[in-house]
Amino acid sequence: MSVLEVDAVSINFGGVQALREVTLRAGEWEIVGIIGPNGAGKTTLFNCITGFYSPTSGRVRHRGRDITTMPVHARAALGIGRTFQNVGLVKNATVLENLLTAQHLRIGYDPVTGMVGGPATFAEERGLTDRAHQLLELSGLAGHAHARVADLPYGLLKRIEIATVLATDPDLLLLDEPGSGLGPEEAHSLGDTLLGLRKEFGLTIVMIDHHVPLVTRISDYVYCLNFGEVLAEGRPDVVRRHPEVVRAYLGEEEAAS
Ligand SMILES: Nc1ncnc2c1ncn2[C@@H]1O[C@H](COP(=O)(O)OP(=O)(O)OP(=O)(O)O)[C@@H](O)[C@H]1O
Repeated sequence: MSVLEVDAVSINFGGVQALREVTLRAGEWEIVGIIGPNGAGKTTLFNCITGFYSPTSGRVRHRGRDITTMPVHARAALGIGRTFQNVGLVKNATVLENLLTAQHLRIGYDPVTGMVGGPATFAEERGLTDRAHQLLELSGLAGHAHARVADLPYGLLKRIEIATVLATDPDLLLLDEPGSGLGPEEAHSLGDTLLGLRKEFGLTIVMIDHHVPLVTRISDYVYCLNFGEVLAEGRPDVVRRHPEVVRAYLGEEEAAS
């Protein structure tokens, strides 16, 4: 069974058809890449999967369950975690505080119990802090726990955002341009981290990115969107060399490489 199934999803905004009959699958433990030019509908697709937008037609399913009309928070509770294109972190807090906040949102922390501070709460806090440190380690952020987010370079912010989403225990991780703004070496290292996280947590990852070497290296399967439609899909090397994809998106030099 697919972890994620997008079935013929379409959505219109006024006169703009942002998605037209888009069908996509992501299986257990798969990394699925989504590429496509600006305005192709990639972020809109994530918004339909996470519930920020309601498709005009088509269905979205998570592990076979129809979630097309389910509210955002209920989808998150099912295990659908998402990062945003513009990093969504509390900039004045430390990296660790950001992770702990994300964990508290997950466990529905009771503020009264928190204030009284009984032994169970201390034990729970200790457990959460240990887990936050483990997530930082696995996300390549060891040594940055107590740094203020605002003081860190952009390349690390994407990793912190991924770690905060992991703190909510997702089984499906949707990443919106994790490689944006990264140089080739940083993108390579992010790819290694994502492969490691998939293995550690048994995650399914769907990743939008313009960084084609990153997408083709770590994805099991790639979709290329163009003008709201699936232009091509398949294994990364096949999609990268697909003539329509090259024409619409990658440039002639990609075809020659
Ligand atoms: N809320 C909205 N209202 C009106 N139009 C929208 C809305 N959201 C998206 N669109 C339109 O839908 C189309 C697809 O946009 P989308 O942001 O999904 O593209 P994208 O592939 O993610 O682009 P980029 O790579 O630049 O992030 C664009 O024409 C955009 O203007």
